[in-house]
Amino acid sequence: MGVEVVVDGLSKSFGAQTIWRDVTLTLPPGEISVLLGPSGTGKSVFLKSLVGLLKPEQGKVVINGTDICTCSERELYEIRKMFGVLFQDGALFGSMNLYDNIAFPLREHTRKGETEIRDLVLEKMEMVGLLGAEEKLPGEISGGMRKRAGLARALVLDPEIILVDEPDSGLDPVRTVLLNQLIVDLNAQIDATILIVTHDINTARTVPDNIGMLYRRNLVMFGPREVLLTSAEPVVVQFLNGRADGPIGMSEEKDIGPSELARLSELAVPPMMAQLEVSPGMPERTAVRRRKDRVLRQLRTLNPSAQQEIIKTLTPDELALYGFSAPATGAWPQQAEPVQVPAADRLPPAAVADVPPQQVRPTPHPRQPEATSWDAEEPAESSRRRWFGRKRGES
Ligand SMILES: Nc1ncnc2c1ncn2[C@@H]1O[C@H](COP(=O)(O)OP(=O)(O)OP(=O)(O)O)[C@@H](O)[C@H]1O
Repeated sequence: MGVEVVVDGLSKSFGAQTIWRDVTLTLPPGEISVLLGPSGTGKSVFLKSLVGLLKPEQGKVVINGTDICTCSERELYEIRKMFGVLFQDGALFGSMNLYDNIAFPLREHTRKGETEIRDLVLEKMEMVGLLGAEEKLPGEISGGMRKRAGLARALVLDPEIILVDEPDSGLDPVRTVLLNQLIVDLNAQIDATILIVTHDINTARTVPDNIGMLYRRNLVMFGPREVLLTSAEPVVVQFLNGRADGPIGMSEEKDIGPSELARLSELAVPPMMAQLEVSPGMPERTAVRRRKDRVLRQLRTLNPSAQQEIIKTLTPDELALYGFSAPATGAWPQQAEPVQVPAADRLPPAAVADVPPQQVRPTPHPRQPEATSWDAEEPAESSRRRWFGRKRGES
C-alpha cells in the first residue's frame, strides 16, 4: 500500500516572492488526490517540495516518520526512492531510446543485472501500452507516448508515491481520458498514493478521491472530492465553470466587484460526475473502501451538499451497514428527500470494523465510454490487452 504524506504548515518563497504559506494537508495512503489552482499559484513548486527538490522555509513534509525538509541528504536519498515523478514533458533524455530512458533509474539506483532490468522495463512498457516502441527516440514519438514513457520510467522502481505534473498538458481530450484511465488502473494494481497537478476540470471531476486548490498563496481547501465539487466559493465556481468573470484574473488575482460576485452566485455549481471506474480485468481499487470509512467518519464536519453526494455513493447494503435510516419513500438513495445522517457517534458504527470485508462493497460507478487506441502509430490495443487481461464478458 502507498504511504501517507503529511504536509504541515508548509511555506515557500523565492526571495521576496511568497509562493504559498501555511499549507497543511494529508495525502491519504493509496488514494488519488488532485491539486488545482490558477497558473502561477505554485502547484509545480509544491510537487518539487514534496520530493525534496525545493526546500520550503517553514513547515514539515513527513513521510514514514521522516521530515524531508530537515532530514539528512542520506535519508532524503532513501525517501526519494519511494517516489515516482511524471514531469509535464516526460523529462526524457532526448539522446536515449525509450528502453534506455526507462531502464535509467534501475541502472542508477539498483544493482540489478541486465536480464532483470529487461524484464522490468518491458513489464512497465507493457503496462503503459508502449511495448514495441523500445527503440524509438523521444523526438520520434507523439506527446501522448512521451507522457506514457515518462510514466513507465516513474513506475520502474515500484514507487509508493506517484506525483504527476499536468498529465493532460498537450494532450487531446481522448488521450487525456485514456491517460486518466491508465492512472486509475495503475492505482488499482499497485495501490500507490498519487497526487496529480492539473488545470483540466474533467480530470478533476472524474479521477481523484480528494481535491485541493491553491489560490492567492493559500490552500483554499483540501478534502474529499465531494467538498470542492459542490462548493459555492466564488473562486471554485469560476474555476469549475471556466468563466472569465470572477476573482481569478489573467495575470494577477484581482478584486471582485459586487456585480461580478452577483453574476457568479447565479452560476450553478456543475453537477457531480461519476468517478472513473477501473478497466475490465483490473483488480478493485482497495483505496475506495478505505476512503469510504475515512470519509464517513468525518461526514458531519462536511457541508450538507457534500454529505448528500457522499451518501448517494453508498449502496443499499452500505447505507444499512453505516447506520443510515431509509428515506420516507423507501427509495435508495435519493436526492429530493435526503437520507438522514446518523448521529456523529454512529459514524461509522463501531461494528463496521468487525464486518467481513466482502460485505462492504466498492461503490458501483457508471462506466466511461470504451477507450479507443492510444496512438495511431503504435500497436496499443494488443499491448494493453495483454497487460489488462480479457474484457469483462469475453471468454
Ligand atoms: N526555481 C525558482 N526560482 C524562482 N522562482 C520560481 C522557481 N520555480 C518557480 N518559481 C516561481 O514560482 C511561481 C509558481 O510557479 P509554478 O510553476 O509552481 O506555478 P504553477 O501553479 O505550477 O503554474 P502553471 O499552472 O502555469 O504550471 C512562479 O511565479 C514561478 O516563476
